[in-house]
Amino acid sequence: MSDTPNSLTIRRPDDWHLHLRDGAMLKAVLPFTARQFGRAIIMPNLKPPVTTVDQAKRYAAEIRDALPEGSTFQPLMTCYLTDGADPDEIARGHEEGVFTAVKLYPAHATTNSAHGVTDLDKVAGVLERMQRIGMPLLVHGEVTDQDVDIFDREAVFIDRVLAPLLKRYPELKVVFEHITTEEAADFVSADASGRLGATITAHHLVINRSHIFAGGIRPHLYCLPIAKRERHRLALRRAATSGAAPFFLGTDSAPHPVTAKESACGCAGVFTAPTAVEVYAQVFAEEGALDRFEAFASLNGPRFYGLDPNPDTITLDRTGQTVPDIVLSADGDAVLPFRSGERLDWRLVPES
Ligand SMILES: NC(=O)N[C@@H](CC(=O)O)C(=O)O
Ligand SMILES: [Zn+2]
Ligand SMILES: [Zn+2]
Repeated sequence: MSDTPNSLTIRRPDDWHLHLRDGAMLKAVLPFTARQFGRAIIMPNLKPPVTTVDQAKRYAAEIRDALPEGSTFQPLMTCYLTDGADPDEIARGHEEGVFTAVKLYPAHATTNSAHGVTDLDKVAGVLERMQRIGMPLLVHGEVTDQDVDIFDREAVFIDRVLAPLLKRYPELKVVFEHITTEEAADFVSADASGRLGATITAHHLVINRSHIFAGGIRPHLYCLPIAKRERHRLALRRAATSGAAPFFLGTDSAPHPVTAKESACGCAGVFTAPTAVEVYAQVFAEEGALDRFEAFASLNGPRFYGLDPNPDTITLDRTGQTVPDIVLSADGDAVLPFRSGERLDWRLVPES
């Protein structure tokens, strides 16, 4: 691709779906995100989950304390929705500017979701209130029925849960998180109302399900929703690189200790934070769509959330880089970055 530029400057991007964890892990992983992104939607699936305004304030303070000197990175906090959630507490958190959004995990759908919602009827009061005050609902979009094949859980979620939810709450703002299927991309594209958005991870633009089993089982590529067939990866690439308003960047970077990933029952999550923006840039370059990278990474998300884009910019160049090896936390946990040890075409130019 001879017309690919050697350098690209865009508004500073945001990460609209991020797991930072807490304690020593937070301290080890946060600098990677703060280097690239102006803001991030911080997922609340800690142990115990973030369900109250006070917990979110404490967690936000812990994140700010862990930031590198001089960083202006802003965490945008979310509330973990449970069956017993109190509409007043959630609305108060939103009014006070503590909660940007509410996160819906169907119970047992993914990592740390045991306290998630068992029946949407139980949270009807919360959803009505959120609809009224314009507070977004972020959904992990997979059904949990064990009789539904793991590769079908997202598509079935659209029919059984998401479409009825959008009908029942016609004004509710919803983000379909980390979409992995052509069905999800088509469903989001077909909604003309502007109140339905979707995040797309870097890794789902790069891997399909065969990569998880290339030459043996590769636990570091296991995440939920699990990567699907190649036709789905191609549909996600078309959606992301279209620059269309409902699609925006959300890494779902989800660090787990290597010991928890490389196990008889390895847990779900891919740690993409170290080179997320560079992996996305490479996808856009490969698709000849670098002119639409800024819309996906830096403009569509803020527009959906009713926020201004970041005022500053980042520059990437094509000197390339090798993805860092193991990242160690202060308490000795090792985390393996996505594509660790491999070459990437792009590099985020460090700030002077
Ligand atoms: N994506 C994942 O595979 N894991 C996430 C949870 C989630 O986003 O579903 C995690 O917290 O580890
Ligand atoms: Zn999820
Ligand atoms: Zn996630």
